[in-house]
Amino acid sequence: MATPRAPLRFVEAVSATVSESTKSGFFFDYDGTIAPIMRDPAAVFPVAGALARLEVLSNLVSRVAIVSARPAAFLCDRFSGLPGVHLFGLYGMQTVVDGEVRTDADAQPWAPVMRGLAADAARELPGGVLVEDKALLVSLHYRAAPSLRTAVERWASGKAAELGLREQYGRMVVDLRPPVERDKGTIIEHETESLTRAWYFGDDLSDARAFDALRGRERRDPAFMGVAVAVANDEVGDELIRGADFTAGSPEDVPAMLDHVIGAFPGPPAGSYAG
Ligand SMILES: O=P(O)(O)OC[C@H]1O[C@H](O[C@H]2O[C@H](CO)[C@@H](O)[C@H](O)[C@H]2O)[C@H](O)[C@@H](O)[C@@H]1O
Repeated sequence: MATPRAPLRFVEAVSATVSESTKSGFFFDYDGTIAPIMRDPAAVFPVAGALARLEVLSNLVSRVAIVSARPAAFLCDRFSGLPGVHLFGLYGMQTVVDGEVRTDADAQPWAPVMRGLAADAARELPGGVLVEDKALLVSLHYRAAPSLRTAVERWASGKAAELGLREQYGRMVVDLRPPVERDKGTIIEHETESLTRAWYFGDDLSDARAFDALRGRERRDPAFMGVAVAVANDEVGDELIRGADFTAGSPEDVPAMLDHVIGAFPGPPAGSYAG
């Protein structure tokens, strides 16, 4: 078994990042990480100050990206003013290149199955469940009616088995998606190939795969430093926090944490930094 590396100190993580900024990257989950959790997914925007920090960071390091289960078109809308921020939607089944959404060729043939699934969900699940149809991914939300959790999970498992889909559990949601080899871990593995430092901020079960990808790379490459930041909440167990190097108390705390990183770079921050 590999020896776990010594715990990171925040100042060390920051200075190691500043000293290799051209080979450093910052990756962020969206909901619950840099955006608040709300009952209506369509009403969610990044927390105050998040966009300004991401813009500044994108001028300081090699890569800044959002890695989300949201559709890429939604992310394009929320991050429209930040061309330096890369967007990965639907767990990496979608990316944005030169402003255009590109969908994974492996996932595309599943569109009719997913369409049928969304229709079945709307018809068969109780009214308190919000069915979010994202074309290649169907999210079944029970935040408005937490007592429906078991019913939703049972229904989702049955459909996943029947149709050969993947299930991803999250904060009062079950996501069903095609069985293609994409998740937050595979995105991070790929996106960090040319980096020596990578930070990942996440709050939910699907983000554990990104943390694992950082750890896996550290084991293979001792020169690589992965920095896992968990955003705390009382809906996900503490496993994510136990696997993290650092914890932010809430999405609202993330901009202040980024200020410590940005402030360690020499010179005034570039970009429309609001302070
Ligand atoms: O990978 P993410 O960007 O974190 O997406 C995961 C899910 O996030 C959204 O749902 C979560 O946020 C909603 C809005 O605050 C909240 O109502 C819901 O309970 C949370 O699970 C999104 O709506 C889902 O489609 C994503 O799967």
